[in-house]
Amino acid sequence: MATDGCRRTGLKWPLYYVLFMIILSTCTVEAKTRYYKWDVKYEFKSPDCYKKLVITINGMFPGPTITAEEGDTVVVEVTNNLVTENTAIHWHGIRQIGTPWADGTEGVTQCPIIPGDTFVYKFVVDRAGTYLYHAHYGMQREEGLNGMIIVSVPKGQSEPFTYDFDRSIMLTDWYHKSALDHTVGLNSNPFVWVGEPQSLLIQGRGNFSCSAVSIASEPDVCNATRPECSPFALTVVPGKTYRLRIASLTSLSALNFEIEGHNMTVVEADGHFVEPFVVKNLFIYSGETYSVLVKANQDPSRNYWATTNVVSRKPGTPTGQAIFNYYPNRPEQNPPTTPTTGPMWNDSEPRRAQSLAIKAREGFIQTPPATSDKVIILLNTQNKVNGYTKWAINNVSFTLPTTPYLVALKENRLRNKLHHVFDQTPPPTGYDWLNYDINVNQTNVNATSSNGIYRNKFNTTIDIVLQNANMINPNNSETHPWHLHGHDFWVLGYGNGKFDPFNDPKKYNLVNPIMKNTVPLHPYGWTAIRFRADNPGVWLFHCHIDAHFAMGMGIVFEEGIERVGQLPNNIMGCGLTKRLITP
Ligand SMILES: O=C1O[C@H]([C@@H](O)CO)C(O)=C1O
Repeated sequence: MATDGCRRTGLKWPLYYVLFMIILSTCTVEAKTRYYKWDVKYEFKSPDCYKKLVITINGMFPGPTITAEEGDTVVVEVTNNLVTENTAIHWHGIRQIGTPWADGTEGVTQCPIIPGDTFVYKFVVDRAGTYLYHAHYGMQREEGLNGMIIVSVPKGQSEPFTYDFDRSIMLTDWYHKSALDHTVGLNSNPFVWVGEPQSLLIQGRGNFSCSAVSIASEPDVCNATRPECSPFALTVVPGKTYRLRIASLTSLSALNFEIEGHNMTVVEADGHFVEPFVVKNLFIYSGETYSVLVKANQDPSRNYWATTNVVSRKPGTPTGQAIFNYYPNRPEQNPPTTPTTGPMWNDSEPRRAQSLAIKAREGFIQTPPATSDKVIILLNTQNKVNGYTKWAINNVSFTLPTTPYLVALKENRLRNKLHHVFDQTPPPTGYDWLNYDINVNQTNVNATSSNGIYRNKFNTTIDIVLQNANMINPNNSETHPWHLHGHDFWVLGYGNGKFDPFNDPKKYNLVNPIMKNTVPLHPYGWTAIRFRADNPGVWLFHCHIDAHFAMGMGIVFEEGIERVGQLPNNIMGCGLTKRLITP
């Protein structure tokens, strides 16, 4: 029979076979596995001159950069040495196709990694670009567990722009109080808000003014002469072009980033090529990454300031400063000018304009489906639940279950007890559109809380419209960066005011929308996105402001759970109990 089959296909069979073997051999030769072994612990550090506990990875803050090539497998063996705290690490922007259990989202895709335990994350980085990693356990991210993932294009392929050097800058905001202190405040009645951060860090370095603290009792607590808090210097060779990968993992702040006297050409956003455009100020929200090209084409006899400033909230934080150092000037030589202070914090127009300017690059456009199967409108409001201050989506404030959704939905023994694990009522897909006035504080501030989820039919197309509104207090609406796990989405449009479901979709950009994983929702505005529910798993979609997610600003999607492969035991418990869990 076998020879029959051969005879029927004749000569074609060996030809296909040879081609297949060639493809197979190129794949297996090219794709590598990159191993990392991480010791995650607290250490006393002074990133902005003020001494406090910081989470480090192998002693580093920010953590080590993961570098890989498209198609590689990344294996990270994380040992939690935080002593009294759980952890979990999310690989932000990596879609985890086929490995939804490696998304690192505590309560959604895994149980937390308890102190002393080791957890192995293994996933494929399937698309070149600039990505991030960070803690996804409560508000732990603000303690410093963060870093970058840089995935290069496969050998032999080129990018649609050229540069001489590739450099990275991580932007974060920094608090002197702990995440635990913040969490307790947010969960108290009366509510204690986290307030504005004490400093902005550029590549882990800030400049808090020590004279602002009373240090009489502990003279060592703030010391401006520590080399650890001298400004980060990016050394450039005159005449050369730099690709700067700029990332933000702030816990609260929307930022402007600027290099004095230099224009930046935006070429990449969240791992997708952008139709190039030039900016003096780059606005960047928590969870976003950009690549910009900068040419060192100014007077080389001096250095320049690279600065970051808070926008969208009334700043209470000094300018973050780094030095754009022209070789061979000394990197610590301050520029002769005063650091730039950025655009007006409350002028949202240039920020909206940047959002609208970001389009997919010609030649790299992934056309979205022309229509969607489902539209979900998400009204973002600040509310009260039993007297506690929360954020709610369509009047439902999100809470995490103690059993991860992925395990609850997949494991047979839990499936018939699902009602004990999470609320089986799906959250609302809209709000009282006719009557709700987004411009004033709501008449009834009360909301409910739930851990219910949206279950999407596999392979359908989903539209999400994020709708912003006034907060509890009058005359205020904030910017919220929304991040989707497990997917990239098309950004179809932004608008001011209340989204009109009858007319606004006619204005969607279906020609060259950028694909992203994090998108801003501007004050009193709306943002429309579209994605394909084609990645089996359970995926969080949430505001990337730490405090806002902790206050309930998020939702969860499930799709294709029946197609998820067998779950690894390591997401299901602690220590050796994981071995007792067999399917
Ligand atoms: O969630 C928030 O709460 C405060 C404020 O609205 C109440 O203090 C604030 O600025 C937020 O972003």
